[in-house]
Amino acid sequence: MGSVQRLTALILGPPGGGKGTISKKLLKDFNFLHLSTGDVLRRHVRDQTAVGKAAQTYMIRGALVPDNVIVDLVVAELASKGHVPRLLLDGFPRTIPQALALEPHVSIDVVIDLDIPDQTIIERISNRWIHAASGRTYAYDYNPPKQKGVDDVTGEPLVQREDDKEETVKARLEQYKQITTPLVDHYRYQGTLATFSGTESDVIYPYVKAHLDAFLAGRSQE
Ligand SMILES: Nc1nc2c(ncn2[C@@H]2O[C@H](COP(=O)(O)OP(=O)(O)O)[C@@H](O)[C@H]2O)c(=O)[nH]1
Ligand SMILES: Nc1ncnc2c1ncn2[C@@H]1O[C@H](COP(=O)(O)OP(=O)(O)O)[C@@H](O)[C@H]1O
Repeated sequence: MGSVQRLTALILGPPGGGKGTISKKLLKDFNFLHLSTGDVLRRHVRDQTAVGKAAQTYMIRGALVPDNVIVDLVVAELASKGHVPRLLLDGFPRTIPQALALEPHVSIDVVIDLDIPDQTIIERISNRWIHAASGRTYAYDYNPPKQKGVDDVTGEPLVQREDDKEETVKARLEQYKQITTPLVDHYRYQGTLATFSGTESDVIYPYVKAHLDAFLAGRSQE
């Protein structure tokens, strides 16, 4: 069996833009290890670790957790995973300092940028229900749970995220535009950015898949 072609991808997008939804499809097609900083942070908050206690004061306001905290967390997570030929970074880096701090550890091959209209974001977030322990997300108009109100796998109750309240979503959207948009420009200049615009994940996904397939095919010619 030939060795797996290495691929590190980063998925960026506004809150509720479909990062988790598209990541879930990418995991199946490309056998990625999925590292979602939102999920890792929510685990720390649930376990009330020192990092969780520090992070929750920012998360509840829709503010970003300080760069140094999140960088240490990701570097530790990556160290604990050892060699990862297929890595999908979801929601990190999301600031320029984070991207610069990551560079010595991981070089990103492809940046997937989801360009989703604000109105779509607001509608989706109000419909988002999650199974907190696993991070699985549901929406009654898009991917409803098999049984109303409970997680498909565990049967545990679904909840809405504390930071999915409308006023907090607006703060997160503002944060995204002010702080992550410069990072999108940084990757555009680097030539690794691929932007996908739209309002439906199922329409966007085939283009994301085709882009990654083309990248891998191009690399195998090298
Ligand atoms: N109606 C609709 N909902 C979607 C679509 N894609 C994702 N969602 C839902 O919108 C919410 C946000 O998606 P999610 O993947 O969690 O976004 P993230 O915050 O960027 O990870 C979730 O409840 C998803 O189930 C879509 O194409 N249409
Ligand atoms: N890379 C990061 N840098 C700083 N804070 C982060 C980062 N990733 C996640 N967070 C914190 O966790 C919260 C939830 O993140 P996430 O689940 O990715 O939600 P969203 O996609 O809606 O921004 C963010 O609002 C922020 O407070």
